Amino acid sequence: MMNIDEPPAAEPPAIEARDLTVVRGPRTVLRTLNFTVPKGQITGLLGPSGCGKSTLMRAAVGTQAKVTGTLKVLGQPAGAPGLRSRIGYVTQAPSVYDDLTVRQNLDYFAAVLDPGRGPAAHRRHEHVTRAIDDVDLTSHADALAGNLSGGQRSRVSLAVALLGAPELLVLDEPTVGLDPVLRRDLWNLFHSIAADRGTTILVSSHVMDEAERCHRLLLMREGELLADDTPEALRTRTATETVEAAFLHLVDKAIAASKNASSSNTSTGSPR
Ligand SMILES: Nc1ncnc2c1ncn2[C@@H]1O[C@H](COP(=O)(O)OP(=O)(O)OP(=O)(O)O)[C@@H](O)[C@H]1O
Repeated sequence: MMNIDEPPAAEPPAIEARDLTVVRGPRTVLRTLNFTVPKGQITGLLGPSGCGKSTLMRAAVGTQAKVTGTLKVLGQPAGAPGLRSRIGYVTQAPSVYDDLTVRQNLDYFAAVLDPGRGPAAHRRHEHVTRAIDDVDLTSHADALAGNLSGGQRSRVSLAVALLGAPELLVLDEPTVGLDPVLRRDLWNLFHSIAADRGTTILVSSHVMDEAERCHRLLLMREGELLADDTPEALRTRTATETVEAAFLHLVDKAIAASKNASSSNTSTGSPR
């Protein structure tokens, strides 16, 4: 179990959701969520596969349709054009060009973000070199992306997201499929990015032991929020030893509450 000192959260939140609801196809996949994501901290979005983590992230970065309620990101409505350069988003599918090297991939995206010759080219070179170093791929900078392992390709995507020095990083299951050493190294990187650059990180996972590495947690199940708290407060509140046990406790409580609600509806059912 890990205890992480929580930095002060006096500033307005990086993300603020009020009654956030999202409909996808015939289903309501997020139901009236209310939560905040504090600035400069790592907030973990955890819950089982299909509970709505990616949908919530897509809503935050402005790529999700049929979003209702209020969703403010860095003080603006989610999806506002002014937010584009302030958010880095890494999806589950690494978005890199296989026929380019790691450095060429980064050069390409850097040129889109910061076009021009002279000083811009110099700046780009520095940013690209730093981003490759951040994700520990310097020794593979000249390797074709198509020849990299899955974990290395994910790290190229992360490097792309780091290029513009975003204020908010949204990472959709960045450690899935990685070995324990790489997972630990990535989490150390997330912590140094948050601590040294003041970047806010919203990171999803369905691996509960990763919850212990976050400053705050949003625990989700079936499109609803079970908890919005620190790992320590969650463990204390549920009298459990781990976040996984706390999560299971909250799931059981939610199931019991919905059973009670449906049995009292049946017993007080409206007359026919
Ligand atoms: N294009 C779509 N049309 C209709 N429903 C969708 C679509 N994409 C996802 N869903 C549904 O929305 C719900 C939430 O999906 P989402 O991808 O947000 O979950 P998740 O928690 O990120 O899952 P995972 O951990 O497996 O990535 C799921 O029930 C899924 O079936």
